Amino acid sequence: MIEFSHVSASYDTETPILDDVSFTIGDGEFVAFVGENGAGKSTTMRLANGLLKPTAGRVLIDGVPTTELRTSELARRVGFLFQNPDRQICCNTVRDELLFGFAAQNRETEAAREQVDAMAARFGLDPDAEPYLLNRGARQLLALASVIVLAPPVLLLDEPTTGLDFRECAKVMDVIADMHARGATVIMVCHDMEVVGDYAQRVIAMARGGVVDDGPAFRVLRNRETLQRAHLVPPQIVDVSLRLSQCDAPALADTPVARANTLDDMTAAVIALATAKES
Ligand SMILES: Nc1ncnc2c1ncn2[C@@H]1O[C@H](COP(=O)(O)OP(=O)(O)OP(=O)(O)O)[C@@H](O)[C@H]1O
Repeated sequence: MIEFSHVSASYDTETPILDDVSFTIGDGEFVAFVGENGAGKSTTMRLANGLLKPTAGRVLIDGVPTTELRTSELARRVGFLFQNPDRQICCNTVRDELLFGFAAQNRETEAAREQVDAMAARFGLDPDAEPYLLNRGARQLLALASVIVLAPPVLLLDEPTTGLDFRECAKVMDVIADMHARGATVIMVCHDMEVVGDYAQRVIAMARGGVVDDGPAFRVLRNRETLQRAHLVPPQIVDVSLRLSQCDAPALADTPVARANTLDDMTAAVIALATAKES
């Protein structure tokens, strides 16, 4: 469990970046932080993994303040993917990069080596390749693989799909969804509302260093005031159904097409509408 209790933070003492932020994320949740650039999402991630300490309030991991947890203990509980993979990659081969976390935790066993090779294969990475010769998408995959291979109970992912093409994005999100299905808590910052709508169960919307909305994903993504305050464009199906819910045609405005959140919802609603009209 990760708990923010009245947390404020700044990088220098002059400029407050977060102001009085509170939320609790339970074990096994899949949460997306959304909001415009500079809203404070990455700062929230840095506080959640103890890289940054609050100037006021407390950040607790499983009930223990991050200020009281040793770095090794934080790393064991929380895996962190930086926004820029090049801040994370430091070894000369993909294999060594994937082994790095095991070595840091004194877990560099034969089983770990097998897990590393399996993870490289799963992400389509050559274990002998040099990380800095990989393209941006492959470096992002490597950085994510090096976090996931350690199977931490909490995954903190700062924009895991940035710089990836459609196929790579789908691969990465499938792996993250699989980790979640196996019990991991997933907390990600994401600017892609289609990805947020497809995967997150809960959305926390931020603006100007504070939380403006927090709740079930589509409750937040359909809230016009939230969308405006956090400068968000909802997933396309939500956008269409929100427009239909406001249109002048009562035959549409009050039907499931105007409440659809996903492509499946929308397809089923349109078919039901057409079938009802025919009969
Ligand atoms: N290392 C730093 N030193 C000083 N100010 C910083 C630092 N990192 C971020 N900031 C400032 O803190 C504010 C919040 O930044 P943060 O990166 O948390 O926002 P964000 O919501 O993650 O934005 P983005 O979506 O662009 O990553 C911004 O005004 C930013 O300029």
